Amino acid sequence: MFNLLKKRFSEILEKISNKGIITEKNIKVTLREIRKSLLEADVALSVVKKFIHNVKKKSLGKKFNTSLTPGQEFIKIIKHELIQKLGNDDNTLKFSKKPPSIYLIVGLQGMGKTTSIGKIGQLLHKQYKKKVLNVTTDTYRFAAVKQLELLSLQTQIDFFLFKENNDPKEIAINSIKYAIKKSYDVVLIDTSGRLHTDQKMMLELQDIYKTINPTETLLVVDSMLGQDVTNIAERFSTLVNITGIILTKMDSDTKGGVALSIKELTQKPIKFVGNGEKLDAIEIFNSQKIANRILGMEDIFSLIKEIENKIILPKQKINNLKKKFDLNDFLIYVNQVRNTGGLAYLIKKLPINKTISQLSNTINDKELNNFVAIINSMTKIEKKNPNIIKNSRKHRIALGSGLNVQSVNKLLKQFDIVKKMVEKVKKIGLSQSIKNLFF
Ligand SMILES: Nc1nc2c(ncn2[C@@H]2O[C@H](COP(=O)(O)OP(=O)(O)OP(=O)(O)O)[C@@H](O)[C@H]2O)c(=O)[nH]1
Repeated sequence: MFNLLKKRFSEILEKISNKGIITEKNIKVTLREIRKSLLEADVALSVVKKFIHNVKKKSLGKKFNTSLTPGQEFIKIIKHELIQKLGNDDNTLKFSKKPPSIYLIVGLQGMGKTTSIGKIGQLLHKQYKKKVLNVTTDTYRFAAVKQLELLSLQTQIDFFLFKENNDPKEIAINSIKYAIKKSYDVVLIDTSGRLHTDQKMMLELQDIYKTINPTETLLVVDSMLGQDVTNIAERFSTLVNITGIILTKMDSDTKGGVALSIKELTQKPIKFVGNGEKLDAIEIFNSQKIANRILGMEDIFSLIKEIENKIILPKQKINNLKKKFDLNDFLIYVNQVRNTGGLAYLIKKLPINKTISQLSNTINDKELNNFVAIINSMTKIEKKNPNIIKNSRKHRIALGSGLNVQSVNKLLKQFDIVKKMVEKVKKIGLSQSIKNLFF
C-alpha cells in the first residue's frame, strides 16, 4: 500500500531532514521532487498544485523556534498537508435518529460494492451491535444476488429475499418496510454496478435515492482507478447526494493517487478503506495513519518500539541507571547492541536527528568488540569518571586493549553521544522523543 509514494518520500525527506536551514532554493528542489512523485502516483494535477502551493507558503519565511531542526519542521508541514488532502473531518457513519438507518451503496461495476456491504454489515453487527439487513436491488445479475446472499450467510446477517417481478425501487421500498416491521437498526442496500455514462441506469439510481432518502449514500471507489475518478464522482454527485466514500483494494498495488485526490475533488469524506478480499479486511478511515504510512513513519514507530523494548535503553532501564551515566553503563549498552545484530541497518534507516544517526556509527560489530576491550582495560575510577582519561591514561588503556589511542578517542566520543542521548531519553522515553519530532 502506497509503496511507490513511500519510497519516493523517504528518499526526498531523508535529504532535507538534516538541513540546518530551509532556504527558498532547497525548498524549491524538494518541492519539485515531491510534485514529480505525486504526479507519478496519479494524484490529480489540481490537487498536486494546491499541495505544493500550501507547503511552500507554510514553510517559507516561517520562524522555527521549536526543538526541531528546520528540516524536521518541513517534514511536519508536509505531514500536516497530507492529512488535509486525505481529509481530516468527521468520517463516522451517521445513524438515523429513528431506525432503521438506510445506507445506499453505489458505484461502477466491480468496484467492490457487494464485498464492502458484507464487510460493513459484519462490522456494524460485531462492533456496533446493530441488527443489520442486507438487501440487493441488482435485478440484472443473478450472480450478484447469490453473492450477497452468500456473504450474508457467512457473516450471519439477515438477507432480504425479494419477489422475482419486483423492480429495484420496489425492492428497496419493500425491504425498508420489512426492516421497520422487524425492528432492524440498519438496512444496507446494494445497487447494481453502472457506468456513469449510462443515462438510463443513472436515472434509475436517482429514482431509488429520491424514494428512500438514505441516511448515507456511499460511493465505492477502487483505489486503482486513475484520473477518471473525477468524472465518475462528479456524475454520481450530480444525481445523488454522496455522503462518503468507500475506498477499496488498498491492499493491491495501488499508487495511492486516488486516496490523495478524492477528498479534494469530491469534498466528501472517505469513510472506509477496504484492504483485502476477506470479510474483516476493512478499516474505518484514519488520515493520520495513512499520512504516517506514506511518510514511512508507521514502520519507523514500530521499529523504534522494537529497539526501545528489546534493545537499547528502555525508560525503566534508564531510570535504573545511576544518576550519572558512566562507562560501566556504556558497556552494558554496547553489549546490548552487540547482541542484536542488524541494528546498525535498522538505525540507519531512521530519518531522524543527527544525534541518533551519529549513533549508528558506533554500531559496527568490530568497533563494538573494540569498545568492550577498551573499557575492560580501564580502572574502576576511570570507568566512573571518563573525563579523567587524558593522554597518559589513553596510552596505557590502548596498550592494555591491544588497540591504539585513536580507538580510545573514538570510544570516548561515542560515549559522549550516547550520554547526551540518554539524558534526553531519560525525560520522556526514546519512542516519545522521536515521535515528538513529527507531531
Ligand atoms: N484485493 C481486494 N479485492 C477486493 C476488495 N474489495 C473487493 N474486492 C474484489 O473485487 C472484486 C469485485 O468485487 P464486488 O464486491 O463483486 O464488486 P461490485 O462493485 O459489487 O461489482 P458489481 O456487482 O459487478 O457491480 C471481487 O473479486 C472482490 O473480491 C479489496 O478491498 N481488496
